[in-house]
Amino acid sequence: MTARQAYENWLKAENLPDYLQRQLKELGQNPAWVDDAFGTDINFGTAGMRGLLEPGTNRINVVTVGRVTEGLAQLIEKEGQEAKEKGVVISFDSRYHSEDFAKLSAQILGYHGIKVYLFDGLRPTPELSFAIRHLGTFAGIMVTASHNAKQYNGYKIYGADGGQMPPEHAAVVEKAALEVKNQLAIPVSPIEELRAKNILQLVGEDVDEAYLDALDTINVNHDLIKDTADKLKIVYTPVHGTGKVIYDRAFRQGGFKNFTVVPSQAIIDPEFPTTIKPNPEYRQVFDEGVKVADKVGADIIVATDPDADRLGAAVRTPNGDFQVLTGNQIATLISNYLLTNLKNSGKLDSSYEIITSVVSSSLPFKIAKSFGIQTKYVLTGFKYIGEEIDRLHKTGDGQFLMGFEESYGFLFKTFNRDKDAMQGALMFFEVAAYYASRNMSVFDGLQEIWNKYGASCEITKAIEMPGLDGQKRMAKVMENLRKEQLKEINGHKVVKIEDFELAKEVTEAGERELVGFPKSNVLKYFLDDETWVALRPSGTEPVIKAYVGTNAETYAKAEEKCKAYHDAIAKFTK
Ligand SMILES: O=P(O)(O)OC[C@H]1O[C@H](O)[C@H](O)[C@@H](O)[C@@H]1O
Repeated sequence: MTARQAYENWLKAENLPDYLQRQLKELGQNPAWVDDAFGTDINFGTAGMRGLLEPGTNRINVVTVGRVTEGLAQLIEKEGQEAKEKGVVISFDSRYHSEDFAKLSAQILGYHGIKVYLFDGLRPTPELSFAIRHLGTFAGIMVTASHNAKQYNGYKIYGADGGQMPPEHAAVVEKAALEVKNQLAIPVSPIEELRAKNILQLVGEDVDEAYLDALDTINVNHDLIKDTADKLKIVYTPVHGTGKVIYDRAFRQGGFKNFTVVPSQAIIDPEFPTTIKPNPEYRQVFDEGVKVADKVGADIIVATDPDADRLGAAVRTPNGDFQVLTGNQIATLISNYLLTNLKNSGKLDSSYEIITSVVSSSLPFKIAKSFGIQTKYVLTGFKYIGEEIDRLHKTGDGQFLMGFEESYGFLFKTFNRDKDAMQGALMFFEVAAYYASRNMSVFDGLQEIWNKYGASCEITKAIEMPGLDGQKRMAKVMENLRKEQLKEINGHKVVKIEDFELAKEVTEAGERELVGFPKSNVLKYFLDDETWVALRPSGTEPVIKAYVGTNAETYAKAEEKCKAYHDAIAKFTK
């Protein structure tokens, strides 16, 4: 079927909501839009299905959400009665139509007689991950586009272990979704009927309490917190999203009572009106927080993205302004603290493992090594960290210490299996308390680590390439790089190339198979000055990401080098 034919079918569909019909007619005036929105089927990427909130098979709307849920329902039916009784727990964030999609999913599953636990209001992604094992469900659904701009929405599916579905399972759901007949008229049951039959059950406070109990196990040195937590003045922003539901009780019970919430960003709002993108990766997200921090005299600001899985932080520098930390720097501070604390309390054990992605900083790895701890590398996507946690649990091969990604994802305890900004915030506060107990700021702490291990600088650049054309451009960039087999970057010799798509590792000694990773379109270069460079198309946004990580004696030198490398690779992504 051509894009135009698919578009015409949608126009004829009788049960599309009015707003979608209106948008269809308006946007359909533009043939390029029709090609883009109907030229392909939206698929599962790094973190589920994510796309623009518009009509179209390549977009997020009642049809694409409906068919994936129907695909999931059919799979659960095939699993049998036990799976149907275990059912599915569903949560949603503060975005436009998130609640509608959550209810639609509940109605589709309910039609099949599958038990559904639906949150009574918006809840964080990590709480959904927690709820799966807490309620013993077969799967979980989170309606969110996480940190993307307000025009987006998305849909994540979780397995019974609480982790995001790994690609092989997601592919089965996707296939089932695409095979759904009559995607424009998927049967649903009315909510009231499902509730009356007790197929649909609302959950909320009961799960919150259990999740809060679990969060209460995050902090490791309670004496330290008792002695110094009062010295910490914290500013927190939920960036108009789900963090608002849980932060107050989570922080207080952890012993961190001296916090102020950013009022303008504590309003739940799908417009995310105080931000350009509600992503704590961007400094702009902290602008409101800085104003509040200056007013109350706080030294740290933490921000969670709309579904509260990402944690960002800004810390006061000696000259009085705020520096927004990178995800890598937050992980560096926390890993150093956790390992130091384990050592000081005589609990350090070589079976601990840190799990991170191949595009994250190598400094936590260096620190861990100095404590005799292993680091395991996985591909981008917290689901792979979840998978490794599951492996550790099943094999007993090691103990999980922490998981992190440069993209502001952190996890310390495995009661949930996706990154958790509340876990991250509680741990970050404890790190701040640790430095406060030594009369240091978090900023000082970072300098101390750099003085000991060498400074490292990592910069990720996201080069926008929207639309179907953008996807082709990204593919071309990667293809050209593969052809080039770069021997040198920024005047430095490439000593190794890891190609995760072709599963090979190339060095002067020749080619070897790259084992232990699923295939993925990522290229990573290792240079003779300990720099690494990686390129990959994002799986959540229409961008190609270029990552550089450098080391030097001082941060200024590492940063200078990092920028020079970015300049050198810019020509490949033009
Ligand atoms: O680089 P991307 O494919 O856009 O993914 C960036 C990040 O997106 C989401 O937040 C995922 O949950 C993360 O695991 C991932 O690291």
